[in-house]
Amino acid sequence: MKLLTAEEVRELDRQTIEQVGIPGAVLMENAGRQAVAHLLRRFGSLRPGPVLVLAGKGNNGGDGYVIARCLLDLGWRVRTLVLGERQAIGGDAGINLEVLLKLGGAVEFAADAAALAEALQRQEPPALIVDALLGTGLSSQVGGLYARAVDWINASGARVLAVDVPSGVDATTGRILGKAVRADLTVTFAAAKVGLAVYPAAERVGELAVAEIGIPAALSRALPDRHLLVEAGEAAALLPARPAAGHKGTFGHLLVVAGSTGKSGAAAMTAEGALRAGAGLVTVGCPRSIHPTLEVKLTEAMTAPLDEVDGGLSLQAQEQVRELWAGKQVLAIGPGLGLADETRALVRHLVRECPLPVVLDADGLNSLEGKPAILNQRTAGTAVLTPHPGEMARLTGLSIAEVEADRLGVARRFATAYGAVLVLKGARTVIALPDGRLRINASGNPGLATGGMGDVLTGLIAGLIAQGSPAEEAAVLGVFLHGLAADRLRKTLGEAGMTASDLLRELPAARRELTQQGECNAQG
Ligand SMILES: NC(=O)C1=CN([C@@H]2O[C@H](COP(=O)(O)OP(=O)(O)OC[C@H]3O[C@@H](n4cnc5c(N)ncnc54)[C@H](O)[C@@H]3O)[C@@H](O)[C@H]2O)[C@H](O)CC1
Ligand SMILES: [K+]
Repeated sequence: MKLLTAEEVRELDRQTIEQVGIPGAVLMENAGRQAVAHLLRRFGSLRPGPVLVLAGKGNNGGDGYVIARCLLDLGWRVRTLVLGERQAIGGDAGINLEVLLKLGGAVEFAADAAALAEALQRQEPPALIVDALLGTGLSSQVGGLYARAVDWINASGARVLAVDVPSGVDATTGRILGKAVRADLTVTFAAAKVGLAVYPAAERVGELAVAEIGIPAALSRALPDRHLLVEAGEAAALLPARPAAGHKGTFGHLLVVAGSTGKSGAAAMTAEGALRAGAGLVTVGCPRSIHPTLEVKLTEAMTAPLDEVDGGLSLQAQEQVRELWAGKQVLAIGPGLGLADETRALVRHLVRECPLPVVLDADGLNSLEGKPAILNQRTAGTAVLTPHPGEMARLTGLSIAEVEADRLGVARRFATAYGAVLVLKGARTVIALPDGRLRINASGNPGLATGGMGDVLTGLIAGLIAQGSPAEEAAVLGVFLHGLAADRLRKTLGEAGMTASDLLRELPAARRELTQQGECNAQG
């Protein structure tokens, strides 16, 4: 699903009104009527109300007046409370306010705290609140009257329909500007907003309905797909082909360089993740001291002992790795490698020199701490990095709080600066592409927050590249499949106690489900 920023939506609005000539009042009428259609679908059992429409002073409020009028026509009991003076409401919103008044709509105006408190206190407790306070015009911290209204809505116990955006949510970044409405249903217009797809806003949205309001499809299509929400449809389109005559060589051979004393499991789960992704062959290069252990842990994957110091790989291993990567399609490096200085120096050397696509994770990422520019020295093959917020903080020198406060911007800036695919893990994992486009993953759940899940993802992404998927597509598809497997497991195991080994076993079925989804989509 294409996602738009507040700015892109405003531009669509402007083009539609000024270039195409569809009046804004028509868009507002369509928006209000579409919102009512979803209101009746979702809250029809609350008929005839009472409904309270809380309207701000802009066009979000304008949608609210159209909603109030439509509900009146349908026999609902609806009152409207405007946060501002009547004469302050102009434009298309003003037109609809006057129409609502002419039709006898119950409208009150509260322009200061005392008037608002008195008006709210006097209200018959509404069964349903329509939040038409603020939409894509939000431009500062929510305070004053609006803050009181948001608090009152959230404490009311009523069901809440948010018009376009839950008030207080930044439609572009997903940040909450001070405070925000918690909605049961958000009816958003023209396109889903980027900010509604990411946290913390995503937990304020409730059910999200995207309503078409008359923006010409040609204008929407003309917008670049800078932001995409990856759901089953988008992911299924990325599945690599599985030719019937395929053999092990068809599905690629990848090299995993991972593991250290006490962390052989990371190497094993990465290798198994690649096999479960459908890779043909997997070879694991690991420190000599854990090689016998991995020989026991791994059956299908081949293993190769590498030179080490203190239980971690040594610089001497670089020649051995070079020999091993000959004839491979991709290198996955980092899981459980440990942080010995020599190991970190080795990783930096291999990342700089490896002519294959590289998937870099965990301790491998930490080897680039303060030195991400090594990625610019690579001469072939795309690098895919899969940091969690802590690893991203070390990679960028930002704090974890700074990373989490601007996940989209931090991921995009890194990907474009270093020409890499940057997978910033977390709730709604962000995949930033080297050209600056962002993909936001819709699958997954907190069951993934347990050791080893990252190793599986690294193997999964590398395994897809081994099968011929371009690195960008492998990252997007791998993240979605990883989350889909967790969503399937949630149904059988619940969220707590799901392990990476459970996920490994679930991956083939997740891929089959997605393949079937893709076949359905292809048949239309
Ligand atoms: N194509 C579409 O999607 C259409 C959307 N419509 C609706 O229009 C709003 C956007 O309307 P706009 O007038 O630009 O802004 P808002 O109504 O969201 O905000 C009103 C006004 O509030 C002021 N403001 C900003 N931040 C704050 C704050 N923190 N506290 C108080 N006041 C604030 C600022 O002056 C804003 O201008 C969109 O969301 C849709 O609901 C059209 O109806 C149809 C086409
Ligand atoms: K709103």
